[in-house]
Amino acid sequence: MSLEIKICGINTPDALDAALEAGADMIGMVFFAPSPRHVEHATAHALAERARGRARVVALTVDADDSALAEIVARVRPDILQLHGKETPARVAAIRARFELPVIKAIGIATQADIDGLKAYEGSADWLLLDAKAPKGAALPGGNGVTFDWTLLAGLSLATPFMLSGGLDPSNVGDALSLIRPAGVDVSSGVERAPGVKDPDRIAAFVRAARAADIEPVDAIRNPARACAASAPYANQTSPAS
Ligand SMILES: O=C(O)c1ccccc1NCC(=O)[C@H](O)[C@H](O)COP(=O)(O)O
Repeated sequence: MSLEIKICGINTPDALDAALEAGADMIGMVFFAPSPRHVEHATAHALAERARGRARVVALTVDADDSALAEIVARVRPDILQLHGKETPARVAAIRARFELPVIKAIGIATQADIDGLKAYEGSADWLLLDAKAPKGAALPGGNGVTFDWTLLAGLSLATPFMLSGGLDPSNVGDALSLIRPAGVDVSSGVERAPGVKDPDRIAAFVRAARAADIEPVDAIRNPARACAASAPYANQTSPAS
């Protein structure tokens, strides 16, 4: 299975077109009012329709309640929900069951204890998104453009596919992929020219760099789920749950 590339924080047709033309597999839209990338439902609907069939549409929320999620699902028809708050494994499972959509659960990683905590989400999320923890005082729980210590992922063995995120950009995604074998990579700040403003050239450069580095590395920290990804939930583009 080839690497999944997700461009997050898409909020304009130009940004969307840049991601699609670059060959992104997933585009993420942020439903979180304090974010400079926040999209209103009407905008998100139009962007999702433009993306439909070309990339999977991911709706990112932060500790959203069922009614907020229901409105997003009804109006935007995302392919995938990304949960970027403090959702517990039980809450992730409940959302997945209620909305009958695949779920990406984002987890902030800073210490081995965070790695140990990942197992609790296996079976409730379809994907884990391993992200940096937000810096102290940050206004946003994600999308801060900071990396974490990737060596913490050494020896990580999960049955659930994981994506790597946090501070990736065109210059470091190759290094990340030479060290780690995630099922996917996710970027937002690293392909922007200002917070909330995507840069088409950086999007293209990121996708190019990630695809170029997506080779079998000799000393890889393997993601076992990726090795058997043909039978994993996202084995094909059009039907993420199949
Ligand atoms: O992007 C936001 O504004 C945001 C707001 C609230 C929660 C999460 C948010 N973004 C998450 C992402 O864009 C990515 O999934 C990921 O964390 C990568 O972000 P970055 O470090 O900026 O590349």
